[in-house]
Amino acid sequence: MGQGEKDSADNLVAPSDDRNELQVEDLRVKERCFEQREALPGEPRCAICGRYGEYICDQTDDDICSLECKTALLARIASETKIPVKAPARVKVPFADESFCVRDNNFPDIPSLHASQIASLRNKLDICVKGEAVPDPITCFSSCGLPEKLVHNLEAAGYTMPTPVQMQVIPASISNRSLLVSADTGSGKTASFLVPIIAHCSRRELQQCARKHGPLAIVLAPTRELCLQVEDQAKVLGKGLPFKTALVIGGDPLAQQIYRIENGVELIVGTPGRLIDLLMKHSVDLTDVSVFVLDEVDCLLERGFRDQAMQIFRALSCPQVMMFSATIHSEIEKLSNSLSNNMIHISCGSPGKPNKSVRQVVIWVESKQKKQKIFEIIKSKQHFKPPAVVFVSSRVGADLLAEAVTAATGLEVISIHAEKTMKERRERLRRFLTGEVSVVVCTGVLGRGMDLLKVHQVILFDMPNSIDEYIHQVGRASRMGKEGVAIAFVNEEDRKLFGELAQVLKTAGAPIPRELSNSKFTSSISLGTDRKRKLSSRARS
Ligand SMILES: Nc1ncnc2c1ncn2[C@@H]1O[C@H](COP(=O)(O)OP(=O)(O)OP(=O)(O)O)[C@@H](O)[C@H]1O
Repeated sequence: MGQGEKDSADNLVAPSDDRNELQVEDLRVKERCFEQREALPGEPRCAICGRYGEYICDQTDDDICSLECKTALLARIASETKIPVKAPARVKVPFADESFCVRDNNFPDIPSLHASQIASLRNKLDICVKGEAVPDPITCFSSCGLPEKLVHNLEAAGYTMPTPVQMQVIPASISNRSLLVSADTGSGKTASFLVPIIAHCSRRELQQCARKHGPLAIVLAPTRELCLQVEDQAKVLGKGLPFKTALVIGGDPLAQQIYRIENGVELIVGTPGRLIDLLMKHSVDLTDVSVFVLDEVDCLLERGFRDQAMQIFRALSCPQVMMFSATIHSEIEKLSNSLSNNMIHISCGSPGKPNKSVRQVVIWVESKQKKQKIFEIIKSKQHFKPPAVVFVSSRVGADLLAEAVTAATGLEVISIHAEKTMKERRERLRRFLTGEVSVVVCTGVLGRGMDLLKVHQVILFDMPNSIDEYIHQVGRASRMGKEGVAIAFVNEEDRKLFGELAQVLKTAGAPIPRELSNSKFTSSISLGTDRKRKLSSRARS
């Protein structure tokens, strides 16, 4: 549940022009816990009593139901002893037959790595960097002066050590450098920008700015679901720190989003359209925004989103810009260079290709046979590996297919797409993520960035419009190197992708259907040179 939906329990006043968006009974803050109703399934629960967590505690960002429980929560926190964070031991990096210590700012006596060791480390971890004076990678989260509480939150979230993209991005970001980062799907890019943002925001609080401040960072993402997820992760990692967030997405009441921002937040996570809308209707002080993140940058800088993203960028004064995606072309590279001088380019793993941990199974299926084929897969004990995500190309197609699969298999199957209300989208996603429903049929709204942890199978019922979207949709079947499978139905209608698809399958060593390899649309293109997707002239250093 995003924070933008709820109100601070301290002082609830809706801006007068948007007052009609709030129910009258919502305007009175519940003082006692018994005045609050029970939480319905899927609703936030009070951290103290478990009733409906209608508000957010300003100090802790926990869900709470009333002033009474807020007081109890703060009292509980005050009485808790500080959790000691283990001092990081000297980190030994196992290299074939060598190991060495890595510089740690907390332990300046530890010598920093020699340049050749850094190069060797990057080489081992498949990290490529391009740019001037690129900061060295870290190998543990406590190596670059992060707040203790943040390190503790990372440990509590099970992040025992940084992933390669985090190793390189976190120190570069902490040095205030602008970054263009391409890394495999499911490799931990989100935390790589959230960790430095949270550290940065906590530092401001330490400097004790007396004046009421505006946000310090903005993260843009192309879909509402992705924004929800990023904001949720920000809350988990920033828990207990002076770090508040606002979720600015369409489909939620604008008045509450404005109210939340006016009361002071450090981070805004939003979709470009709604954020522009909010900025046009309401004056928000953006002077303090010093970090601007474009998650899924290639999508955000495509026509459609580009003008809005650039409009927001121009409203900021020279922020540090951080851009991320698993698919970055030379065109995006060029465009990104215009957003900042002295940019660092970072590439980790094999971006621009489907995740290696996902087995790609491309099947030639004529359009009329597709439904029958998916029924067979879902009915098959051998081939169906729930929970599964089915991607289709249209909203109406999503609804119809969900109904048809339910009728044919008896399984409850739900659909998610942009025509549903935000309430429905949230509720359906929750039901899928909690395992209540094992199959979701969706359009591209879940195709990029979504961390569908338990999902190891995706079915591309309709091929997407581009090979990049194919890479992202296939990527939903694996997180952090876990094995998954992506089944894609292909036929003549997808001919514009044949060349690139055949190349991608060939590179992965996946079988190529005979109809695809024999097609005239395949041979002319796939026999050409390798796709130029990685950062051009990448240099290992
Ligand atoms: N250091 C870490 N240790 C353990 N788990 C991690 C770590 N960093 C991230 N994760 C987990 O890995 C999963 C994938 O992370 P994330 O969603 O950030 O990937 P991503 O690179 O943004 O992928 P995509 O390109 O698909 O959006 C998440 O479940 C996240 O919680």
